[in-house]
Amino acid sequence: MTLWCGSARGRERLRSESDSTVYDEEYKIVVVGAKDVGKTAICQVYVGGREEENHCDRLVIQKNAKVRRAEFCTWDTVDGQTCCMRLSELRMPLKVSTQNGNDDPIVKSLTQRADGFLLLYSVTDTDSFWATSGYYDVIMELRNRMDTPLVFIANKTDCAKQQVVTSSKGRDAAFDIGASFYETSVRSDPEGVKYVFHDVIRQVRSVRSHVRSQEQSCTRVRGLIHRLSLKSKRKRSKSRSRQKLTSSEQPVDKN
Ligand SMILES: Nc1nc2c(ncn2[C@@H]2O[C@H](COP(=O)(O)OP(=O)(O)OP(=O)(O)O)[C@@H](O)[C@H]2O)c(=O)[nH]1
Repeated sequence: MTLWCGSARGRERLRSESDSTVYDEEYKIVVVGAKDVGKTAICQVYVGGREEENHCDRLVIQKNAKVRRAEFCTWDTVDGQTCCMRLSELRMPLKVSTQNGNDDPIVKSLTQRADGFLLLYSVTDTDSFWATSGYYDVIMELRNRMDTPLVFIANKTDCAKQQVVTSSKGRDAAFDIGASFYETSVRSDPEGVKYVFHDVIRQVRSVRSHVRSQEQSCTRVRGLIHRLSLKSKRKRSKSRSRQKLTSSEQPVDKN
């Protein structure tokens, strides 16, 4: 069930360098799709570019009949910021239920804690295309939030002769779920692969900056409320001490 590929040196580095001084931000990206659509391949191509530069590590953690999960870690620079990318590949069942394994704690926690998703299908496999809507439903059901960064990818465009899913179908489906859409070939277009990962990172950044600005305005409002309550407290205590003073200054009626 558990497989390992990757050097012990890499593992050590992963542990020792997992601190925020090495990178600006961490991104947990989950790659979802049906069997054979190219989930492993897309991660490998993206991570592979970094391999020679000693900046990657690769793990396959869990592989069983219900869930297939692989993990990759790499560093990248997007728009001048260094990021630590934690990629997980997931072949999850199509419905949330105890029978089909979507109650699996790993699927649940990976889906809920992910920063963004790549939703993959193969243009040569209609079933893999239809499966994406099921995966999308599972993601939404498990996360229950609409601001999920999502990139919809039509893979294997190099197999033009076997193509059965048209571009317009893919584009429409991406539009319906509010995702950005790319047609690519992991085999022949490594630059395109890089681009889709950069797109999801930018989406995550935009969600994070929105959350940060909301938090800042909440903090400002909280600060304002705090200052106002302090002011009114001071006012109350001043008027109380004034009352005390006036009552002590009043002449005592001896009769
Ligand atoms: N022609 C072509 N083949 C591809 C492309 N991407 C992946 N493949 C091939 O498709 C097969 C499946 O790729 P994987 O990356 O293992 O697919 P997967 O989605 O991880 O599959 P599972 O782990 O079984 O779910 C492999 O033989 C790949 O070499 C592509 O862009 N073009």
